[in-house]
Amino acid sequence: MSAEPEIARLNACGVVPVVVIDDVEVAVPLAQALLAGGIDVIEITLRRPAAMAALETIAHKVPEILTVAGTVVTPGQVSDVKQAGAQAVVSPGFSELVDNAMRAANLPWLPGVATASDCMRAVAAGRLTCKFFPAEQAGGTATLKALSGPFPQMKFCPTGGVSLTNLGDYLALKQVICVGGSWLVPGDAVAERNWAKVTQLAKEARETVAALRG
Ligand SMILES: O=C(O)C(=O)C[C@H](O)[C@H](O)COP(=O)(O)O
Repeated sequence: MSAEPEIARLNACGVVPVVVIDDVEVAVPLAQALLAGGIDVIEITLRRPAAMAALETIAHKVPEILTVAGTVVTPGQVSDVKQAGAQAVVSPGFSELVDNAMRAANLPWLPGVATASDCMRAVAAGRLTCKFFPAEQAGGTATLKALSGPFPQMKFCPTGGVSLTNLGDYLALKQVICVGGSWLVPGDAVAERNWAKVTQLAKEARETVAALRG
């Protein structure tokens, strides 16, 4: 396991909600709904214009939750998310440019990998804990097990097509530290401000993780 405390928190939680925020107004109640369900980490994707403000708001107003910036694909975004208060960064892929920017920013980073070549580049850069993306589409647990043959030192956070129905298959693998997914925060629940639903999904996921880990 990585020595970074932020990665240890992702591992302890077991599930990382991947969140798309269109309206900064939902940021605080959404983060609080996750906390109420026992999830104390949140990955805010930079897919929408409101993402940076949402990240900043959660980092300042809900300090109990670990703020992770997602969809970071350019070096320029790294300094922006650091300034906004991100405590860790996730990317869908690996790039040397982003790797260098992450070193300069001194933030924990989970680059995305899906192939043996991706893993070689990540390992060469000393990035041993990676997002496995897109997990299901890239072959799921069978691919992950095959990658762990040549890369036994790597740990993964599978994301993409993961949900309550298959998270157990991933978490059963010793190389998996946590899984990520958008199923925890459905777009319609956010649109309806249905925070009870988000809390219920978070609770279900955490109970499943706890039962799997015994
Ligand atoms: O935005 C990013 O940074 C991504 O890399 C993609 C997300 O992690 C996946 O889209 C989540 O996958 P689902 O849980 O299947 O929705």
